[in-house]
Amino acid sequence: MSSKPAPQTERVTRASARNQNIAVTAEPPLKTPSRPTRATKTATTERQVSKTSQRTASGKAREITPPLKKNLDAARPSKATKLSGSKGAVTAGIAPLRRSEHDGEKEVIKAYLRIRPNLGPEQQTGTPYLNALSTTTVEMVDHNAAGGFRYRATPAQTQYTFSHVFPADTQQGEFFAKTTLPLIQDVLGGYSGLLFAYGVSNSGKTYTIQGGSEQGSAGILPRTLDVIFNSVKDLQTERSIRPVGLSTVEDEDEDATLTESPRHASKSFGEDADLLSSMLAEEVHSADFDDTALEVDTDFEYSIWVSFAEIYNDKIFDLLSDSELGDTVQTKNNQGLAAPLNTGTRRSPFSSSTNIANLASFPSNSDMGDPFTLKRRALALKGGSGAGKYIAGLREIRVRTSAEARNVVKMGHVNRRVFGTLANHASSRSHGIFTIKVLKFRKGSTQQESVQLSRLSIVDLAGSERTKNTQTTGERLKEAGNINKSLMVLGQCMEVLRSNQKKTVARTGATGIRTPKLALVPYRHSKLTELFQDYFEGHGKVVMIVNVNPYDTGFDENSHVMKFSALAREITTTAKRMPLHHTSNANLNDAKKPVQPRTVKISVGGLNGRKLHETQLQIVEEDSDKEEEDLDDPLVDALFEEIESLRRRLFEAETRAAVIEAEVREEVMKEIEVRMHDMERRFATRLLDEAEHQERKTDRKIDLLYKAGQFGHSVGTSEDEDDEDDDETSSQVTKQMTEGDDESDEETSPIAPIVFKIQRPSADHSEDLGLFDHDEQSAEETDSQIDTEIETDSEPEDAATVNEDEESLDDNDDDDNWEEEQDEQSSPDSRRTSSATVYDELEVCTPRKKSSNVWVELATPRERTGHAKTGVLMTNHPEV
Ligand SMILES: Nc1ncnc2c1ncn2[C@@H]1O[C@H](COP(=O)(O)OP(=O)(O)OP(=O)(O)O)[C@@H](O)[C@H]1O
Repeated sequence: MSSKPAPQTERVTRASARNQNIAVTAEPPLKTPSRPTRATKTATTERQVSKTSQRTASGKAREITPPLKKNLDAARPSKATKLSGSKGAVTAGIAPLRRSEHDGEKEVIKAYLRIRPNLGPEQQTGTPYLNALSTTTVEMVDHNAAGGFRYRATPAQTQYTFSHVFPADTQQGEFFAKTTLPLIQDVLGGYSGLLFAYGVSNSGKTYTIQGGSEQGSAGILPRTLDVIFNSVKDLQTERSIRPVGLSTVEDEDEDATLTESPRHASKSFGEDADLLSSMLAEEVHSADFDDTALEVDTDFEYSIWVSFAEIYNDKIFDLLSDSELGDTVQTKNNQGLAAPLNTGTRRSPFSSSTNIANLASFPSNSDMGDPFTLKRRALALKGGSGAGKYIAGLREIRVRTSAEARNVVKMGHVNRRVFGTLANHASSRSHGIFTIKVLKFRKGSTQQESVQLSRLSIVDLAGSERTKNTQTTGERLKEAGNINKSLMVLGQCMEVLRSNQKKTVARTGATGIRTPKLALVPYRHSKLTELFQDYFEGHGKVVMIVNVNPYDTGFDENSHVMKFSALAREITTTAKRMPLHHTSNANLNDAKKPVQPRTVKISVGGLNGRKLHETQLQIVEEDSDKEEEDLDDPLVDALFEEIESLRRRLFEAETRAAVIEAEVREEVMKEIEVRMHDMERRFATRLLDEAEHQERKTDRKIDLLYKAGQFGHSVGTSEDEDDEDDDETSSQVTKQMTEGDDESDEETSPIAPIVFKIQRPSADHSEDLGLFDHDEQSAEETDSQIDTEIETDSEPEDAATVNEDEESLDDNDDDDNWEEEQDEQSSPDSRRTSSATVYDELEVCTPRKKSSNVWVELATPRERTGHAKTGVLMTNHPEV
């Protein structure tokens, strides 16, 4: 809620007016209600829109608000608003940025999600696991999670919020206008920017950055070049000053080792233009040119420089450089060993624009078996700790038209593909970094201080994948490890940055003066982060594009991507213009270490009846030059190398361990799942058995009791009483039970229990009772009759377990005690030594509820002295 609505409105008006120049209308800010209304209760979307509008109002971000279609149409200037062609006659575009509007302002990293469509040829079936809930929120649902019992790091259903979510049917132009146009405007205004596409393989990163081959499918990069040249078209300078490093310029004639001069660059294109265009045969449709033009400061002249690098296996390579081809004709020396005749190098036919094109005209050496050597030198990063780092020796080419710039892009791509093939990796296993530098010279001024240098890096990151899903052996493991390492380090850097920023905010809020102790951001752990350090440290704006294919690739992999983007959105960057210095160059150090060459065979042609041309090459990827600050001290060099190698080994070990852990976890989980199901089944069976067992046992006891009642003597009887008395007692019991049944509603009926006393006579009288057999064995059999019979019914393999369980289940079952006591008491010894009469008493109670069952309580003499009575549920026995 704003306490100062008036200024805000004013700023919005200004921003809107500025945007109207390119007819991109910014929505007016939502009115801030004084107290929560129904509007504030609506979904995140609306709050996001509100925030967006406010950010637009403050000038921090010129996000184009929906409806996108309308804005896209509006963003394309009509013919009438195009550049007129005369200097200073720029009529269309966003007003130039002013220092006061941007300098030092903090802004969160923008994270845009782009959902890939389900494509025809590789049509995936099944439900997508990603649903857009609003223009800023998506939900990920793992449809395979239901019913499964497996370990997962991410909940099966999670929501993620982005700066904007682009659905699958988003067109390239629309996407570009929303995500990249503001960044280009900043670059032309003197600020630097970084845009990178992040996502798993096949999610559409390259399509987003480069585009496809169909009409209108040009991606961000070619469109960016179009827009820049549309904007500075007639304001290009003829000055021969070129950029060096991050923030310096120099006269072109000072030293030509660091960058190529414009003449050189354009010459190389001129020579091979035909070959190049035939090789890069893809036609650029006119519809693919983006004719958007932004307004630029006409007090300045501009020059545009481009470079293209790739980071592969944590080494940086120039995709536009000349590679060195060593003479390779070799002969056998007198020891029979191959020795080079000529170790010199000559200009490579594989260099720059001609490298691939000349391959077919190069002499075939496949018969000789001696490969050419193609040296590809990795480049080093240089620069001070504060100002960020740059790639030393990277070829920067001045381009004057969009078409020329597009050709450079294509050349870089071809090189990337070819080197990818030579290095036996797919081009998507490397990070492609295209950088556009804009030099601005104040008109009429000769002072270097009047020059501004800004840059925009557009990065197509390698696909982030779990090592588990790749071939994890040898070089592949290393490659996958390096890809994931650099992305992991990027995540770590963001994590530390976020926590540092939180600390700073918290501490400043608390005391206002003390500087908190901040953690070291591990930029140096990978080349990728080292290179982009300055963007994150406040020298530029960062836009992150998250690509996702909701049909294939794993749920977990994409969860990582989503979490990463959530992290990015919590980090703020600061837009600042870099101070500019004029400098003279330091020569590159040529220190190299020997590298094992790799031999490959390249086949060219063979189509349409043409002869297949084969050439053998030895690829030498030389190590990078040492960093400037380390050159003087070989010990430092050695230590850094050691650290690097240890770090790599550690990472490899960690990756392996992670893979193994993941596999073990999965195996264990599967095993547990199987066991759980098995246990569940066994327990269910056992419970059933137990119930049956108890039922049978009860029946047996009742039978026994019944027999005891029939053949023994009831209360008050003695062995002298006649059968008539027995019958009478039995009929009494029956009668009382029946009465009890009838009076079932009277739960508290004070009916005295009927007590049976089963007289267990001494050995002398046992015969008379007929309860015990004559011999000792028979007596034992009688006592254990129940258990014996029951156990006979048990399943043999489960008998032990069942008995164990029986013990636990019957812990409080005094029946067993009762039986044991019976055993003891009826054992031959006890019967022989004891002449006393032993009684077991039976109390038969009337039922408490109306039921066909009778509750029979058994009480042994011991129980009568205080033990709980044992109950037996007895179904109405016809004879009781
Ligand atoms: N928005 C889209 N519209 C149409 N086709 C698309 C879109 N996004 C991606 N594709 C297609 O999907 C396929 C995979 O896309 P792409 O090569 O850009 O993925 P990637 O993320 O760059 O993969 P990798 O990391 O392996 O290079 C390509 O054929 C591409 O043309």
